Amino acid sequence: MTRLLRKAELHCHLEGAVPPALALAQARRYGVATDAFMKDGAYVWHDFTSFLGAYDAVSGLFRSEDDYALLTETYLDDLAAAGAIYSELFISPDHAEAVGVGADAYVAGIGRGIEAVRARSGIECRMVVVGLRHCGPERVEWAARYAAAARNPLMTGFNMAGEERMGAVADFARAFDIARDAGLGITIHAGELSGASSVRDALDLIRPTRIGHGVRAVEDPGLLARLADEGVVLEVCPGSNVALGVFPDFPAHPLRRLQAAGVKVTLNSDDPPFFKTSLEREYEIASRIMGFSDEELDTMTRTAIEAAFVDEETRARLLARL
Ligand SMILES: Nc1ncnc2[nH]cnc12
Ligand SMILES: [Zn+2]
Repeated sequence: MTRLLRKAELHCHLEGAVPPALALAQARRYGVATDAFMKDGAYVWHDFTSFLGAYDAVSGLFRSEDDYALLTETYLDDLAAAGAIYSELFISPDHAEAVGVGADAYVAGIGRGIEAVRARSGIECRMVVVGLRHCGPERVEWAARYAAAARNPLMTGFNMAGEERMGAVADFARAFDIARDAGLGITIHAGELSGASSVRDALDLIRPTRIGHGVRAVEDPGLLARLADEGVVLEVCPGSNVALGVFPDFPAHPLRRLQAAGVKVTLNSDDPPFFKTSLEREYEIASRIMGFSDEELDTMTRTAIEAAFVDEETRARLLARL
């Protein structure tokens, strides 16, 4: 039973965390038809491309600063109730611009949500700005420049998500340089839809302290040794990997092999309602199906806090709560 364990999450996309009931309420408010991406109260998609389509459609239901404050509060209230003391939310200023909210109002709404939930539950949260790979290097650089210029104490990291099979990692190195030079923490999606070579490219060209997913590093023992040696932390999302068919089922998932190879691993929900999961369920799966003990789960939570994009005083405070 993992319910009582303290938890931390490094990898959750805010627009991927919209509960279907909230999406329906927003759709009703704005007079949007939901049949193309929802059925019987659940999101509908069949592969990564259609997942991204459904994700974009749901993002389009949030159109104001208040909408984003509501979404942030809804997710963080649930996460705190499940025992989480820390959360990093991946945010996409690109989505905000696409729906006409504007990145500043978007970030202001999310910031309000973070502060409201922290005041009532104590959960700490930071924003990690995400550039979308399928939008190309120029848009990703725009996102990096936006994050670098913001100087917002709640916005502490930079990431790239989206269609991993598009473009070469090298094309995005400049965006990450901009973010790193501004003092932001660096993580990148790799080794999810593409194989071990994408993880190698990320390490060589981006020099992240963390990798989103990274699970297909398991295809290359030399790479596993390198990840362990360099202490790079993997943001592992088993429910997402199984839902997207990266691995056929949980017993086949490599979380145990990664951990046994000495790689630092953490548990995350990615886009929870799209993958019928939650952070709590990820801990339960790791416990019941993968056989991790409570001590091993606590180690993953500690790893997440140690790798969090926070100042050292906040990190010490969070570690003291474990
Ligand atoms: N699992 C995932 N991989 C890449 N980009 C994403 N954006 C939202 N979820 C994602
Ligand atoms: Zn992700």
